[in-house]
Amino acid sequence: MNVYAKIIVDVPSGGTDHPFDYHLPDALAQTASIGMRALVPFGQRKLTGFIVDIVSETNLEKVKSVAELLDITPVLNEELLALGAWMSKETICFQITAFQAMIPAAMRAKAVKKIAVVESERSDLPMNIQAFFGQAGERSWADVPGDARLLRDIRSAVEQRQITERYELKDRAKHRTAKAVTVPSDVEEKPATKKQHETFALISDHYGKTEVAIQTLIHQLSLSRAVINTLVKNGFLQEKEIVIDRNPYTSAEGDGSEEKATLTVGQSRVLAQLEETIDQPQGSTMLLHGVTGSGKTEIYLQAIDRVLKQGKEAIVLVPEISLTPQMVERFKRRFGANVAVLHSALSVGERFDEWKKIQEQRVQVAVGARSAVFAPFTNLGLVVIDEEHESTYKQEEHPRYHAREIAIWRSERHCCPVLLGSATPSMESYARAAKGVYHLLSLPDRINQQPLPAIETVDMRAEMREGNRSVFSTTLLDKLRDRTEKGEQAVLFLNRRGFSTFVMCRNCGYVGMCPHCEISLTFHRRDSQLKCHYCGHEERVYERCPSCESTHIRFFGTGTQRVEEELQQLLPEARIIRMDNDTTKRKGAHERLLKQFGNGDAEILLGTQMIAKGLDFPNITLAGVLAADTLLHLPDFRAQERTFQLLTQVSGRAGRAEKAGEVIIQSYTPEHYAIQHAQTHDYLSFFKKELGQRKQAGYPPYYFLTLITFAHATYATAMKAGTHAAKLLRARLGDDAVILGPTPSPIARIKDRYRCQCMIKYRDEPEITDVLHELFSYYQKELQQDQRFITIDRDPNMFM
Ligand SMILES: Nc1ncnc2c1ncn2[C@@H]1O[C@H](COP(=O)(O)OP(=O)(O)OP(=O)(O)O)[C@@H](O)[C@H]1O
Ligand SMILES: [Zn+2]
Ligand SMILES: [Zn+2]
Repeated sequence: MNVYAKIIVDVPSGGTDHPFDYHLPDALAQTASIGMRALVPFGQRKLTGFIVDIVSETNLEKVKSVAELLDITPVLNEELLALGAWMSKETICFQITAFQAMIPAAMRAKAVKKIAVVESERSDLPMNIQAFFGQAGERSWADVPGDARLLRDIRSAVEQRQITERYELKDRAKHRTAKAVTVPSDVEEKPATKKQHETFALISDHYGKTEVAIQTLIHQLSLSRAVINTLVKNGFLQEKEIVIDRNPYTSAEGDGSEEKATLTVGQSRVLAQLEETIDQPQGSTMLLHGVTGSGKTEIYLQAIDRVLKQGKEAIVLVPEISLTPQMVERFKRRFGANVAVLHSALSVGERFDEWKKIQEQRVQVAVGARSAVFAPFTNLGLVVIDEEHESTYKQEEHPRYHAREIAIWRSERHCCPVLLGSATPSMESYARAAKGVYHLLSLPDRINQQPLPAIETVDMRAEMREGNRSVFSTTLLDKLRDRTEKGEQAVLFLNRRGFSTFVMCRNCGYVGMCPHCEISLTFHRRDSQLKCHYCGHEERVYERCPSCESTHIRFFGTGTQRVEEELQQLLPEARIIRMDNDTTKRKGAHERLLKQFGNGDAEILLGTQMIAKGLDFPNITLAGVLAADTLLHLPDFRAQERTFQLLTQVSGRAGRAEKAGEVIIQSYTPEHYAIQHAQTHDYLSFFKKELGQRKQAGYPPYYFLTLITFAHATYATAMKAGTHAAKLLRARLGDDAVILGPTPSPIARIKDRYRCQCMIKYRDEPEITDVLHELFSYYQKELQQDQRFITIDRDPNMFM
């Protein structure tokens, strides 16, 4: 009988976005499964593809054969395949792009797949597998001959964990090995001394014939290194090197022994509602609106505990920058080794190790950034999204998915709840909760009735009139001095975007611009270069103005570095830690700086967005925002919302323990409602006011938005496509839909390509997904070789 695989091939283009039929040779047919990757001939090349179906017939007369299977067990289960298809449809991307986004990067990188014998199982392996390995402990997957029986046996050995898979990458240095021991299978006599005998008995009782790291024995069983060495010398134990999971969060230890906290009345009430939902076999979404420091995390932990007791699994999403060891520790202390951590700061090999723990069901909890929403659990009981308002939950490249939407899709499939948590929910989520689409839960008070910090705004215009040209108001400086003297701590927030530095000629107004992109160049003090943030273009700093040749060239804006210098001059005795992209570039630097601050090595933590969230340090009694306006006036309809969120989050860092907190917000427009409502901790009033604005201007949550951008080397071609698209959309969509544009994009040129955009605003357009797909594939065909010609972004976060 013939067997065919339907395969989505890795060619992201319109003409190939459907399954192709391939013949499965006998040798492969027996092990091939839906959800595995295969290597297939395609044109003159061999490409990777995902098997989406296996059938016994094909309509084609001539089919090519699958060359190789790339996986031993499926990498995508049926749920994830279905999710990929849905994502492709909803976010307007190719299926292959959706599938690739769901698997660990190691599988996409140029990595060598290895399979290794689990030594304690070696003698139980079928003879053919033993013969293949010979004396070796590990061999390349590519060396396995195409023998049906062998392939099938290897697959079942992998499923029974007699064989493990791993990816060997170029970053070999990062592979951590450790000395381990096993009990050999041929031990007959007993060790000579009582001490040795006891040690030997303990090891074989606890670990049987499985290998165990010597460090683990020393720490967990309190054994002595000397006795282990003697046992090795006398042949009672065998010593070897093993590769251990290379997780940098190993410093984030926790053995799962921490007791639950006794909940406050408010927390108990919320947890009870949550548990009721968890116990119901039904998809649902809940929004937990809890002020900063109200103990949301403890609720997540206890809800997860409930889920685990039911034998189910949980995913916790946190924004990447809050995913610190401090955060991970909270989970490990409660759930110990039952937690996998997925974070983009891990090396690809490390991420694969963590992913594998989930896939092999060795853990029940996954904590991670955005893409952890694809964790291949099969019995999900809860998905938590912390800081749900964060814009990083939306991926800004294909596939342009929002983790919240993916979580909701999965919750329906698994009949379990999604819990969104935030002190400042997004307008969209709160509006849905207000309408009853989501279930609203709230925690209006801080733990132990701690008051929220008092917030004072300082009008920087007045400061200016009084002759203060510094970026620090007198009030803020006084308070900083006071904290430094008292040995208390302060965080100072500076918006990265508003403060990027550019060069300007004070004589003629010339501003250094990138010759390829329509944006100003940023000044980098360290190497005296001007750099473009979009394309990487670099120039040496000018000494004379390129336009008028005057020497009055000045650097404008204020980088964190300059603020640090100024502050150090004003407060020479203060110890300052600066956290921005520059100081946190190196791996582990972010954690190290936070740790130093936590240890009290500095009084002032000065930083960008990365300090605004999640910090829970008891000694912080002051939070300062240097210029609240820099975010407020960005050309983005969410600017007010983002400002309110940010001010609230920054304020939330102060006064979380016994000592009361204080906040200073410096602004040139302190009368703005986003600043006013943040000052009074009044989320609801902000929400209502902002909702009115959105309604009037026709923005979410009243209208849906879709942004279509065209980019081309000539302006006319980009505009022509935009005009055509707008015409097509006007013809196909209903009268309610508003189509704006085409207009040049706010950044009109990137990497020498002109950009223009059309914006669609709509409320109810059942046809729109189909129309967008039509447009997408039309322009794909037009410009096959240039994929970036058209980008379609549904519910966009960025409008540049
Ligand atoms: N029931 C409780 N009893 C005592 N302490 C608690 C309790 N629940 C939480 N805490 C402590 O209160 C502090 C604040 O809690 P948590 O960090 O969970 O707040 P949060 O709502 O997540 O805040 P944010 O949104 O600002 O991050 C933490 O130090 C936490 O350990
Ligand atoms: Zn550029
Ligand atoms: Zn000039």
